[in-house]
Amino acid sequence: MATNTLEDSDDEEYSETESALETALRQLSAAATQVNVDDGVIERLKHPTRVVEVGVPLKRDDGSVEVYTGYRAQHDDVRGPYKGGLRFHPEVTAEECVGLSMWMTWKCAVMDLPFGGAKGGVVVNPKELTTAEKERLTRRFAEEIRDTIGPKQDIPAPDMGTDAQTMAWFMDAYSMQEGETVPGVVTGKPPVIGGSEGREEAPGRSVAIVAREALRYYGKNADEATVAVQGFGSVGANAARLLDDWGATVVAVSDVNGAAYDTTGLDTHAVPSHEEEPEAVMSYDAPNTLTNEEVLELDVDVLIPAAVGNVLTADNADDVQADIVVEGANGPTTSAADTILAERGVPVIPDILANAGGVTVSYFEWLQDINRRQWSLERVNDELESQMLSAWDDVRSEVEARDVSWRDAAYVVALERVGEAKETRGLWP
Ligand SMILES: NC(=O)C1=CN([C@@H]2O[C@H](COP(=O)(O)OP(=O)(O)OC[C@H]3O[C@@H](n4cnc5c(N)ncnc54)[C@H](OP(=O)(O)O)[C@@H]3O)[C@@H](O)[C@H]2O)C=CC1
Ligand SMILES: O=C(O)CCC(=O)C(=O)O
Repeated sequence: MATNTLEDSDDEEYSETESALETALRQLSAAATQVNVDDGVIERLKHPTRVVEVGVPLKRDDGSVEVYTGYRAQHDDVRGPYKGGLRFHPEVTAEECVGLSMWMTWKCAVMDLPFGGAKGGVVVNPKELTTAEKERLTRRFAEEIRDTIGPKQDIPAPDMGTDAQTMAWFMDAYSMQEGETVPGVVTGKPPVIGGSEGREEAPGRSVAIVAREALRYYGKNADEATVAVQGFGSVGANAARLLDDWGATVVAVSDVNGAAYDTTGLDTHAVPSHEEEPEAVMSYDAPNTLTNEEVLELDVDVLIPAAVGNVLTADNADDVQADIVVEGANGPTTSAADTILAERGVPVIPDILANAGGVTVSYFEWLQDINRRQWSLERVNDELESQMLSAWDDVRSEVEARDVSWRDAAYVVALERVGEAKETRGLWP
């Protein structure tokens, strides 16, 4: 695996095939110049603690056997157990998991959660598996990474291609071998087995909250705003529907096949989300359709890329007409696009703040699990709202004090917290 160092990736020439790790390292490099954190700490943070690679055999329903590759990357745990999602996606790589695990470290620190950063996944297209095959694959993956995870060590959660049911199988497989029910080993489970109310909607809810605050900061109310959303899954659908509920005009939403588009506003609750029916956005009776590329170039107040990474690049950043970009997906903006958008004065509210509602409610779920308590949806949403507003204020203060981008400001908040924890605990011999 290529674990790039900062030196490998901070040259001026940006590659438009930039990996999540390269993007994460460039962002760390930019933020490191803004903070008073020991060089040794910064050097340590360029590298993950460990990356576990496993083979995951699966007996298909037809009796044949396939072996998939799975990963768990753990970046840093100075502030608490490793935390981050599991992807089932054909493009998962070790390098991508490392980059995504770094973002989890910063995300948890921006939110001031007592967690570090991890990410994992299996290189598989879940749409090609039956439900029974997905269950066997999940159980075997849980078994293969059993020694790496645990409720005080590393706590997985859903991400692209995985959901609450995946977490239920994972928790059951882990618990069976432990000889006791261990709900705190994963978050994002169904509430009936220790999941938190509101976890499924939480990353989209935080994207909507942050979009509302960003609009307000730049002088507009949510109910006056037009919005376009790429991706209509856990993040995109929940963000679009909440903004719609708050009076925004959501003109376009997309899935992998393209977008439903209506300049007068879509009824977002009537558009099937990925969870309700994958690849069904185009079944909504909209007056117009768009390609995924066209969605990114719509003249709207807020653009929310909430599907895959690297969709805003040097090739299309000049064509982005939105007034504000709020990152729902992890890493949707390449470094080159970030620079172009900054030069054009388009604020980009970063993933590590905007979609952090997911891991924040995961933290609430973990607290509920270890205390054997169940919070009401109202309590979850109230605490999420106040935690998001507090993080928003921390980041906004840095934007104003340092005259830096929203991304650099979020990194400053995160890096100072991680750096202080490392220096206080003592670095290493
Ligand atoms: N789930 C979570 O808790 C969190 C997720 N994230 C990040 O948000 C992003 C989306 O995750 P999540 O919502 O969970 O994923 P889901 O699997 O729930 O949904 C993904 C959505 O994106 C669509 N999509 C997939 N590929 C493309 C593509 N190439 N172009 C356009 N649309 C596409 C899917 O369409 P289709 O239905 O056709 O497959 C689906 O609508 C990821 O970057 C993830 O890491 C961030 C924070 C928390
Ligand atoms: O809820 C979690 O633990 C992590 C969610 C996640 O993977 C993410 O925020 O990218």
